[in-house]
Amino acid sequence: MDIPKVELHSHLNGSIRNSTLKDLLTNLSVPIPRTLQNPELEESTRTLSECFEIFPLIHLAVSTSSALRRVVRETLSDFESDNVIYLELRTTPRTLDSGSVGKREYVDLVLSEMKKWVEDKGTRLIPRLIISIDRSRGVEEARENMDIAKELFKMGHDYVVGVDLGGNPTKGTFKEFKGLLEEVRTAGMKVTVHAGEVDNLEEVNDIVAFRPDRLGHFLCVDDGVWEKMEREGGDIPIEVCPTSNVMTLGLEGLGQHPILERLVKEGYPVSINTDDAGVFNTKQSLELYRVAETLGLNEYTVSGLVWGAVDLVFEGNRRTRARVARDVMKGIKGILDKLERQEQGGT
Ligand SMILES: CNc1ncnc2c1ncn2[C@@H]1O[C@H](COP(=O)(O)O)[C@@H](O)[C@H]1O
Repeated sequence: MDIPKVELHSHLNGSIRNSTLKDLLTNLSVPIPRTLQNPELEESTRTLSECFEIFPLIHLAVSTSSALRRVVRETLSDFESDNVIYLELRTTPRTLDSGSVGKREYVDLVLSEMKKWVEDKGTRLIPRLIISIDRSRGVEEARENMDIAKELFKMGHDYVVGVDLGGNPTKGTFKEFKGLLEEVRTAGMKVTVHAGEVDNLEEVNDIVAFRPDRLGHFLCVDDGVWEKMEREGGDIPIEVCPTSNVMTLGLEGLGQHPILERLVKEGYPVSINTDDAGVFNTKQSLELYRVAETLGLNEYTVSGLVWGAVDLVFEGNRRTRARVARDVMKGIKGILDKLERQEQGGT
């Protein structure tokens, strides 16, 4: 799908190129694990627990300012090459350079590298930042992250658009972080929450009751959850990450995805995303292609999916939103023109 696209669920460090990860680990003299050596294994083995074994390794590799800068630049370039024109990257602040770079500096570094990349490239890609909480790291760390987010947001930083609750879903509870998320929401920030990655209906119901602006994944849900959502305010947009979902749920293919077909057929507000483009060896156009192939969608319907996601961006600036909508619309018009020409040629 070469039309201009928006990407709304993408973890910065999870987007690291495999080649860069190997390179950084080699420089640190850290042995390269088997799953990173064989490209076939790279694609086939990423269960949820394996993912959460890979992230510490990525964090070890990306433990210096220069490595982080490199990952930011390469990630933006990769999305740009895939014709993504609006990208909400998310990341969890952490310390770098053996502790001499603090969490706030980590975020500043990401932001300044994004800005510099945009200025150097003169690109039409609009990158934005969502600041994450890693639920496995406790409330104190989460508070630090949310304080950074609020401070940047209050300063009017144009790149910082929202916050996220993510991390290993088998660790921690949503309830622990609810108060903090309430606070950032009151401060005016948008909130997205990973929900239902593992079977925990009680937690999914708590998250739905909180009514975040968007939900990530939303896989292990039952009819009661949908009914509750309907009763208590209606659809909450869902960030679907097809390949990631197939792998972490251990499905045989996307045809087994628990909610994808229903969401697309019902015209539910969804966005299709990569999650961790490096870890899952993917890109957005591939994700859209896989969705189209599985559900038998034509280019016209897939364009509709891309168009629908434009509505779900966290960007607060009206003009920027209009620019994204215009660029996506132009791309869709190109597809419609092409389909029309094909039809005319065929008659
Ligand atoms: C597979 N689905 C997922 N579910 C939940 N959290 C995930 C995730 N994929 C990534 N992360 C979160 O993002 C971090 C890596 O990027 P950053 O260091 O923040 O840039 C992981 O450590 C995890 O906390």
